[in-house]
Amino acid sequence: MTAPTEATAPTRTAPPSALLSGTGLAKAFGPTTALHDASLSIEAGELVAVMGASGSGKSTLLHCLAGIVRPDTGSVSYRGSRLEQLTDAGRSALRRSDFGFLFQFGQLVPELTCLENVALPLRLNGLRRRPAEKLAREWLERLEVTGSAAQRPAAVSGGEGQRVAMARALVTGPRVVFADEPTGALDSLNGERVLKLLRAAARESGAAVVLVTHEARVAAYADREVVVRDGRTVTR
Ligand SMILES: Nc1ncnc2c1ncn2[C@@H]1O[C@H](COP(=O)(O)OP(=O)(O)OP(=O)(O)O)[C@@H](O)[C@H]1O
Repeated sequence: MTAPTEATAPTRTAPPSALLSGTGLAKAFGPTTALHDASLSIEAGELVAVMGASGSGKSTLLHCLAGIVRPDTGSVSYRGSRLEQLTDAGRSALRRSDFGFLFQFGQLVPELTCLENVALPLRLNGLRRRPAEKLAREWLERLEVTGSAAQRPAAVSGGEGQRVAMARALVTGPRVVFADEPTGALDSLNGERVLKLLRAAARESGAAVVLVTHEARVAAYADREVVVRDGRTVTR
């Protein structure tokens, strides 16, 4: 196998077409520096895999790009706005309206049915119950998991739960989907299904997807890979 060619750090200026762009990001948690100098830009409709060993800083990079963690230095720009210049409330509102999140263990609300889980972000955005559940049901159908609608998360399989979580991440029509090891808890068949559906949904809606993974087979679904090593991004 040919060794990947590593370039030096990516450019510091975001390409004009970038939807979301983080440049020169650094973040320390107490004595631990999680990110030293990380940069990543993504365009609408693009699926970028963020690869790297455990502890290299992938999740921290994702959290900075999503406005969940405030970087110590560097800047994140989304559609022309600098996230660090928004108030906490402004960033929360942006996350609810424009971003979707998918995590390793789905993190569905256990007390709600799968349908209610998918409808939840719409309800939080002020949509009434009936139209929210109608839309939620359409997404469950699209992600081939309608049979779980009335069940609580504990009663469905890992693969089904993750497709429900994906429906919840996509139901608001986000412009950017942040997926952190979305297949890490699934067997390869279910993992593949989730990735194919995620890619198809992103393509159709023109959403950008930032996909954190340490698995090469997962990254194969991406348009492009960015590698994080010791808190620094390198391209290949
Ligand atoms: N909230 C936090 N408090 C303290 N240390 C943290 C915190 N978040 C991350 N770290 C540390 O920062 C470093 C990078 O963590 P991060 O989770 O970003 O890596 P990762 O590449 O996503 O790892 P993994 O693949 O294992 O999830 C690690 O040493 C981690 O222990």
